[in-house]
Amino acid sequence: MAQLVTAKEMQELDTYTIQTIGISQDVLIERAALSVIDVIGAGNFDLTHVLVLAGLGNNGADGVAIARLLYLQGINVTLQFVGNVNRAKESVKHQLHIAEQYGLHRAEKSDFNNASLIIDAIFGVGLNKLLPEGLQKMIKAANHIEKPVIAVDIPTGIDATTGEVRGATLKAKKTVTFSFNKVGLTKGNGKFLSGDVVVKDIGILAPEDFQFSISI
Ligand SMILES: NC(=O)C1=CN([C@@H]2O[C@H](COP(=O)(O)OP(=O)(O)OC[C@H]3O[C@@H](n4cnc5c(N)ncnc54)[C@H](O)[C@@H]3O)[C@@H](O)[C@H]2O)[C@@H](O)CC1
Ligand SMILES: [K+]
Repeated sequence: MAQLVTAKEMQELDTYTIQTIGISQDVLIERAALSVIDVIGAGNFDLTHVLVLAGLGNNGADGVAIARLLYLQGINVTLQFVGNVNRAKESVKHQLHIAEQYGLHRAEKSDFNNASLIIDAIFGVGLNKLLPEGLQKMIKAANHIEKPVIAVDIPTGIDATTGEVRGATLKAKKTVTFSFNKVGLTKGNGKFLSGDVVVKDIGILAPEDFQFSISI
């Protein structure tokens, strides 16, 4: 039996794993990034120029770690932040510091036209309102160009609980979702805009008495 989680349940499980089990957030981010690297490696993707779009929360932190790991494999990667990195969570700043020590710096500007593959790490399960208008426009333009996109955890713009589109969604060819599938990837627009969904375990654990709202 597989369990599906809502955004709130996933956040509870992340917190339980970090605070009670004691696995650090850095380890989870590294495992999340490595699982996406596995999927990229196993797929038939054109890696001529990978564009990683990173947001300001933990989904963005995963993206920065993915960009670093690709860069260290000798892949031509551009790391582009969506939003002002000065306002990013500490996890993102920390990942950026690490990436820079290895020689990967963020780009000031990027062009979808030059990308052979886009990694979407803008928003994950933390999305809780409509995407900012500027981002909606950017996403609509990116969808128009029809580059292959791998979504990190969930396509940006999809509500992890309902599957609704919050303004716009970067349409994915594949979604690598962490430890538990998300309800929002199985219904509504979320089901159609997330491409092939691959669940990769990164070590998130549920307490024995955890009440999942949905099991299939
Ligand atoms: N919690 C953890 O420690 C882990 C989280 N992971 C990743 O982190 C993601 C969740 O990270 P976060 O909870 O930081 O959230 P996100 O990175 O999804 O979003 C960032 C923050 O933006 C704000 N926000 C939400 N909707 C917005 C909107 N429409 N416009 C502007 N700001 C908005 C919220 O404060 C949210 O926390 C997961 O999807 C997964 O990819 C993984 O790295 C595993 C470990
Ligand atoms: K994402």
